Amino acid sequence: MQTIKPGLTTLSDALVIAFAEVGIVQDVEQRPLDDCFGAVLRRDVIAKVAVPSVDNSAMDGYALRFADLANMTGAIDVVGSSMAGHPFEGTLPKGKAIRIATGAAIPNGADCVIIQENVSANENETIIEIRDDVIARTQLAQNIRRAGEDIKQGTVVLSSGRVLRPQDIAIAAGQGRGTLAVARPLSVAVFSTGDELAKPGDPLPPGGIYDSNRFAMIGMLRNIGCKVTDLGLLTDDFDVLHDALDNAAKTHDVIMTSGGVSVGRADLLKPVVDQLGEIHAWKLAIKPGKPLMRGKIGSCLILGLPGNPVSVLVAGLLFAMPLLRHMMGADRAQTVPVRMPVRAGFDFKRGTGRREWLRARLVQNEDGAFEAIAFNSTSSGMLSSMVWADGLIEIPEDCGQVVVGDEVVYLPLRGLQ
Ligand SMILES: Nc1nc2c(c(=O)[nH]1)N[C@H]1C(S)=C(S)[C@@H](COP(=O)(O)OP(=O)(O)OC[C@H]3O[C@@H](n4cnc5c(N)ncnc54)[C@H](O)[C@@H]3O)O[C@H]1N2
Ligand code: MOO
Repeated sequence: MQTIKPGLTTLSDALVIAFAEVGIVQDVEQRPLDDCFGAVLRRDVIAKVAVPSVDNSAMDGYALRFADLANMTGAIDVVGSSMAGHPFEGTLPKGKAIRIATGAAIPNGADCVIIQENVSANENETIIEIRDDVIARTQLAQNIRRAGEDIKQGTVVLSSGRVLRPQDIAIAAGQGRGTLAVARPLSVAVFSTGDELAKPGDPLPPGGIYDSNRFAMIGMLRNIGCKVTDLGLLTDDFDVLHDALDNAAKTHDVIMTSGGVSVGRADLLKPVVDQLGEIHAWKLAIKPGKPLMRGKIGSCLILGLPGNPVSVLVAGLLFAMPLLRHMMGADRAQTVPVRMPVRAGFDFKRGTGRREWLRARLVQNEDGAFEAIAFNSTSSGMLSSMVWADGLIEIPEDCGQVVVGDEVVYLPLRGLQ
């Protein structure tokens, strides 16, 4: 059975082909830690220090010898303290206790910590008493965090190819790293085309619309750590587009555009790229985003996103951003969107042949279960649908109908942006 529209490439095939063709940018830069958020790590980070570096206390309280507890009744002398950064020097004498703070080193000889809430102490905390039931409940190694229990020396704490999140940067900082080897940001030139477009801030001519797509593109690109050159709004003129592409291709890794890739007379991007370089792909079996153009001018990748505002975002998030992340060396798990099965809270009918994404929201139904509802229009001109949505519902190429209660695939937008 033919399920894919003839002449169209599926998104997954297009991604496999594009991933193989674009290659990975080899330049790696050593960047200060606090500039690494969202960057692609390009060298493994191997633990030089164990975390924690020594056995330490998980709680504020008193460190004791477990073997002493059975015979402990009445007052117990507190013979010193171990505070974070100020460990107790020496060994805990038998039958005594040491005041200890969370994170402070466990003194020699001590092998359990009893929290201070379960202990009564005199005013200057030199003598404590512990109730029998507390002693009975105490276990060996209680409230002790073992050296290396979080990270052992020599383990790979971050693998090359990871897109760095706050917790990743934090673990590198915990290893004392001041810098990380990350991918050089791709330089991406961006412009919109269309004579009907006006620049936000300028007056709107009759019948005109403001250029919103450029900001969607710039936002997506900045989110994945690209260095963006904004070339603004270009008119539908062969020579204007020719010169802009020719110049930008010499100084950028990628040029990303919106509009002018369909079949109308003013859709000039294709002929211009054809003349300056080559077109590798055009037209995917996806909705929205069908006329998505990929080409090359010299070594510069050209990505012509379709002009409809939802198409820019959907094709951008599902095709362009994964491809650019791959070029920066992100591993596959970091480039494919998160997909999760959910119940449909809507009915939907359509022709088959293209993979389609409906704008969706997760809501709780009367039974408390989560289900996805779909925006009331599938028009790719309605930008408000993307603002309304918290995710996309993916309708496979061969699926012609969804009814309430069916299992569908939900892609959270947060996982894509
Ligand atoms: N005869 C056919 N017509 C169209 C086809 C087709 O296969 N045959 N495909 C349709 C599909 S699907 C899409 S998507 C669009 C893509 O067209 P273009 O990439 O050439 O985009 P434009 O025609 O320039 O614009 C489409 C639409 O989007 C608005 N737009 C464009 N740029 C912006 C911008 N920067 N900010 C906000 N809005 C923008 C523009 O005004 C149009 O309404 O082609 C279909 N046609
Ligand atoms: O492929 Mo278009 O994006 O459906 O409007």
